[in-house]
Amino acid sequence: MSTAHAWFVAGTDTEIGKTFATCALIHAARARHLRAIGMKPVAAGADWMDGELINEDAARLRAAGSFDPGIALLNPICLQAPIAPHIAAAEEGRSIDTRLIRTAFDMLATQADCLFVEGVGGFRVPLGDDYDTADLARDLDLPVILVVGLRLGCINHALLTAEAISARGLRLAGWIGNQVDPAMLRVEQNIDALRSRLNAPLLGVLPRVTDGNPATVANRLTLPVIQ
Ligand SMILES: Nc1ncnc2c1ncn2[C@@H]1O[C@H](COP(=O)(O)OP(=O)(O)OP(=O)(O)O)[C@@H](O)[C@H]1O
Ligand SMILES: C[C@H](N)[C@H](N)CCCCCC(=O)O
Ligand SMILES: [Mg+2]
Repeated sequence: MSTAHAWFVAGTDTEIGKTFATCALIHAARARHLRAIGMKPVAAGADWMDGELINEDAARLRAAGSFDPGIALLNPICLQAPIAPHIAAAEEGRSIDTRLIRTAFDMLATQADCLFVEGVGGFRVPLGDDYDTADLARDLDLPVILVVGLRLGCINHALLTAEAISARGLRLAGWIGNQVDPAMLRVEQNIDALRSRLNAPLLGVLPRVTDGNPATVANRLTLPVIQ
């Protein structure tokens, strides 16, 4: 049974456009006639909708995908408070079950050509006492796509994250610059600084779009080389 080409989508911080960029990647893959979906293994921040606890990222990933795999597989761990997930889990009296994540991932991987797995927050977010999102990316053995929120300070965040990715023995497959701050000064020079220091291809730069629709900028992206 064929399994999907899968990547872990990490970000330089929370709220810097991981979901936006992941949706754009999904649309870019679909434009190449690939069956593409996203996964949000762990989400923090959700509301009850029609009897289901729905996280906004998971809903956006579901809407972007070639098909709906069902929210239970797309987002196996959904925590209600919009806070650090290990704190939200403790407050709910539960642990974050990594076996459930693995099972959901393995099932999704049989259903698509491309699977983009979005982290939560930055690259090293605790998921328990001695486990974090970097460990999850390593356990899933995925190459990493780094979304850099282009704002002052992003060079440091991006280079530190690249070091952490390498320290986990993971491959940085590419990076995306996302223009979260329209007032950022010297954007091109910052992108050049990252190009010369990140040992991975720039997959594209996503402009800030007024309607927030990632499909309109998917054509700015190239997909990482499938190895
Ligand atoms: N290039 C862009 N153009 C327009 N809106 C954007 C862009 N990038 C991000 N946004 C918006 O900024 C907000 C934060 O982006 P997003 O939800 O993708 O961040 P995130 O890194 O996935 O956050 P989290 O860590 O919570 O998962 C969202 O409302 C998103 O739609
Ligand atoms: C709620 C927020 N939007 C994210 N989903 C969770 C971000 C966790 C960040 C943890 C930390 O690094 O301090
Ligand atoms: Mg997100």
